[in-house]
Amino acid sequence: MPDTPFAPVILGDEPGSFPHSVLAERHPAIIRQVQGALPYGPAQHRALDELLKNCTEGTVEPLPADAPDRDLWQAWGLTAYAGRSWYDVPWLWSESWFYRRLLDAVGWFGPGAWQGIDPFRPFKRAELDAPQTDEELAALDELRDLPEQERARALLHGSLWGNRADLGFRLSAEGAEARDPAPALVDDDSEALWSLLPPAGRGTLVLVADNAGRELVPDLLLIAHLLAEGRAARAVLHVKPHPYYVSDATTADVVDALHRLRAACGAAAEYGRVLWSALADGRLTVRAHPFSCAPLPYGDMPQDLRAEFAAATLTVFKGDLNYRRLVGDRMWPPTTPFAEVTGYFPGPVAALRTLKSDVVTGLSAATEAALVAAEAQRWRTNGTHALIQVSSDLQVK
Ligand SMILES: O=P(O)(O)OC[C@H]1O[C@](O)(CO)[C@@H](O)[C@@H]1O
Repeated sequence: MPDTPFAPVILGDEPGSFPHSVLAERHPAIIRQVQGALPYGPAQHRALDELLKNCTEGTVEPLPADAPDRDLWQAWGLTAYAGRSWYDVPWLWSESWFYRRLLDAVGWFGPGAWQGIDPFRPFKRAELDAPQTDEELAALDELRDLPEQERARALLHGSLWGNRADLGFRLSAEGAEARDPAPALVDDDSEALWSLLPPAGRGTLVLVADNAGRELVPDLLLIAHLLAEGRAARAVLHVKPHPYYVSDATTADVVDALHRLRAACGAAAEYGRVLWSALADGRLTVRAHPFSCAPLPYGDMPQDLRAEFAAATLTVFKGDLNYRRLVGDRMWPPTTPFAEVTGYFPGPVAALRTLKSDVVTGLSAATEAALVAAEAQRWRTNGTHALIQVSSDLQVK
């Protein structure tokens, strides 16, 4: 990437900045919410209280020798960052470390009765069971008679805007959802995306999922449509191997979402059947690669994952966190070309993301200027703008 400008890695060390507020305010709020959501015992409460103190005032501590993922974390930067303030290491790293430590505190890694109990499950379930989910599923019936292209477009936008508000936002920013959404796409490469997934295509779609619940459901609907209409012969859904960033989807969340679809009526149930049978015959597979929860950009991905992405017709990254990891969690000038920062990626790649952090690339100078004129820098983080970006040789702009 010879022409790519230098862009500093984002840290959380600047009071008043968005990353600082996540470390100093959002993480403590998440701990308190988790403490109230499950009937934890005294040891778990103590461990969570200690984590609250450590993550706001303390330093990164080494993992015990018997931690199951100690070697991974050492390789992912723990050796270098142990002993440093959470605010002075890359923000992406600090956030990941927070969720790793939170799982420890509630007994996720076991042994013991709480092993494998997702501390965020009550929030994810509440969202999946909410009446809004029923409304969204019922609305699918209205798509039935539309031409395929229009249905495909509607489902793509459902998946895109499903990322608008994740549970981490809602747990710590009451009222954020009430803000008027400005449903403006700041970049739209959807034509390029569709050219990679033509009708009667024989390709493999990889979708790297983000949140469970009301984001995962539309992601699954999009996959069902692409398989049923022959725009993809196979699909692979990457989820997280353990609970992460409050709402990120795990295999258990995929199972919950599929049950929700199967229990629905009308078109939603039909999509559910398509997915169920695609899983049964291997056209759809679910993957939970350890790197999906790594505190690193995808530029550092391991060889096996690189080979998997290289073999795909298109890899779609959903959501803000995946975007940060795809382009690198850096303060890029917003006009830095998306294709340039994803030049390392081994195949065609797309991002479907609502903007919820400072990182952004691929904007035109005019779009950036219009956003700044209307909102100063708030458009970067308030979750009311979205983008569809694609990098491939076939790109049509
Ligand atoms: O669910 P998403 O779209 O990945 O968004 C999660 C987002 O939450 C934050 O980490 C802040 O906690 C964002 O900056 C982050 O990228």
